[in-house]
Amino acid sequence: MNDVINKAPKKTAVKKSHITEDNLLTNPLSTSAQMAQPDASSFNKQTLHDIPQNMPPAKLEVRDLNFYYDDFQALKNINIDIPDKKVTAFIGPSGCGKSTLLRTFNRMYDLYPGMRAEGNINIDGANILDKDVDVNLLRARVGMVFQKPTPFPMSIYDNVAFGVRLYEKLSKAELDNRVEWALKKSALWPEVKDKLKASGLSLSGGQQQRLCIARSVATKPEVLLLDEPTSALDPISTGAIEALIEDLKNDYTIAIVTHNMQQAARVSDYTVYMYLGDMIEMGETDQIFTKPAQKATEDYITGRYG
Ligand SMILES: Nc1ncnc2c1ncn2[C@@H]1O[C@H](COP(=O)(O)OP(=O)(O)OP(=O)(O)O)[C@@H](O)[C@H]1O
Repeated sequence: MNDVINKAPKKTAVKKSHITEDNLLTNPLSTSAQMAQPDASSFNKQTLHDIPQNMPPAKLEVRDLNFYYDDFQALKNINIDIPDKKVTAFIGPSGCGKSTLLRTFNRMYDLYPGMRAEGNINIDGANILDKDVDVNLLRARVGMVFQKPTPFPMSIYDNVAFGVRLYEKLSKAELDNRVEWALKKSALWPEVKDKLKASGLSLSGGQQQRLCIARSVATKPEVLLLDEPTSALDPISTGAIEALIEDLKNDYTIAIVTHNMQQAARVSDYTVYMYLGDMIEMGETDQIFTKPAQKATEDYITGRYG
């Protein structure tokens, strides 16, 4: 195991210093306190002007974003900034639009008829929703890792080389180097360096997920989208991925959807709370989990509904 994994899968290893067991509002065990979900219209939603002050520069700027599955509007006028080289977590009850929002960032929805996004998502100032954007190139710049590990049925090496071969013409030696680099970046190299020709499917679930992260980082994306990346994993693998996220944010802008609020508190710098397609509140993770501005956010993270 290398340093990244050894950095400790333990909860305390990556937890924010001023979120403690005492002041963290989250109490996922308090199901007895559950109550009916509130009507979204009663929330005092943040406006564009309420985007937290003193934010680092934005990598993605989401402006007046609406998203539709045929006639159903799943995202309603979303305005947020996703800070560069930070981790931003998206939380909220099932069906609130977290995954939908994440998938707009690399236009994953383009694969399906009947889905459409309106508004602007600017990456480095250019709107990725423009018709003439090369979507394949966009997906190389904005990599995505899904909930269930999805290695391709090919060798570990070929899994990592797959995207690189699509977008770049590298020599054999250069490609070897890139594969090694990506596997090291994903904290998987020590475990697989002697079996690069083995099938990606022969790895454990946690290793497969790190392989998928290696596949994403191999094309050197600028943004990494993680859609519930640990929900299918055991606690040790989850800890390894969380430590990895902490390490990766030095180089990448990371957006993560998670159902696990302790995980959001541990790994993210900023948290976005969503409800019924609306962005209710965004703030520094410490603030959202200890002193949210919205009652609705507090009710959610204390387990009163969800
Ligand atoms: N392919 C689809 N066709 C039609 N409606 C969809 C589709 N995918 C999602 N939706 C709807 O869009 C809304 C947002 O779904 P989304 O999956 O983004 O929510 P989520 O917050 O990620 O939920 P979960 O936490 O359960 O994954 C929901 O009402 C959902 O039913």
